[in-house]
Amino acid sequence: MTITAATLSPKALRKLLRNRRCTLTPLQQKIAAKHLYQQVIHHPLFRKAQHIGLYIANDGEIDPYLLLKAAQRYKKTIYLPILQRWPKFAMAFQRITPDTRWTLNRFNIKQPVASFRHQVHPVKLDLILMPLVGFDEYGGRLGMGGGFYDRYLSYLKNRKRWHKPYLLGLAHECQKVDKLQLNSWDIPVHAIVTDQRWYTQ
Ligand SMILES: Nc1nc2c(c(=O)[nH]1)N(C=O)[C@@H](CNc1ccc(C(=O)N[C@@H](CCC(=O)O)C(=O)O)cc1)CN2
Ligand SMILES: Nc1ncnc2c1ncn2[C@@H]1O[C@H](COP(=O)(O)OP(=O)(O)OP(=O)(O)O)[C@@H](O)[C@H]1O
Repeated sequence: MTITAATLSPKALRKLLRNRRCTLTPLQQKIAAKHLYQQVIHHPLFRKAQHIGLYIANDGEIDPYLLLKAAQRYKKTIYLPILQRWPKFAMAFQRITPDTRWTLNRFNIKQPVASFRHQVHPVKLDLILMPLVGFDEYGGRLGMGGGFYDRYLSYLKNRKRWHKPYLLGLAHECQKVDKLQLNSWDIPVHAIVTDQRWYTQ
């Protein structure tokens, strides 16, 4: 059932949507990840992208692991988000290599051990596959509430036309709401793909 977002506070909405994705069974998650893969793998957006930002699934997020593996097979360069102790609210994307060592961030999400020389400005990326807590069909997105992606991508606010990176939100279909109320700092995505379909404007 599609949620009417305006009837809930942002906090309640986030809780409800996180709960929806967390209660999916392992089998439902596995099928969703496979359907997501099938929707994206042959798409020109993915095929043409050489530098791709991804994430390690957490908290019931739709899992892009199959896409990560495929991107490695196609010799694309993969970047993952990392949080550092300081500045506390900054996120960076760091290139992963066969030598990457791993650690956990403060939310217990696996991330590469920080290596400044492997970190890039977002404009270096062709495509970012972004985890969503909620979305609407107009590109509105709700994240975990840390504002990490919004800050990392805030430079896009000052652009008349977006070139890079292409922002593709990934979500389970059950995370769709009718319309999200956007804040001044929110960076919408260009498109969303779920286990069932694409939403492009
Ligand atoms: N897979 C994945 N990686 C990611 C993100 C993401 O959304 N998904 N992020 C995108 O931002 C960053 C992590 N952001 C996060 C923000 C809040 C919470 C979280 O669980 N908050 C708790 C409060 C915990 C606390 O304060 O100690 C909560 O809301 O219950 C987790 C991750 C970087 N890496
Ligand atoms: N560009 C920015 N500069 C400073 N603060 C920001 C910026 N973007 C967002 N914030 C702050 O981050 C906080 C969380 O924002 P919001 O609830 O929109 O997060 P979110 O979009 O759900 O999370 P995320 O961007 O990590 O996916 C807000 O309090 C906001 O003030």
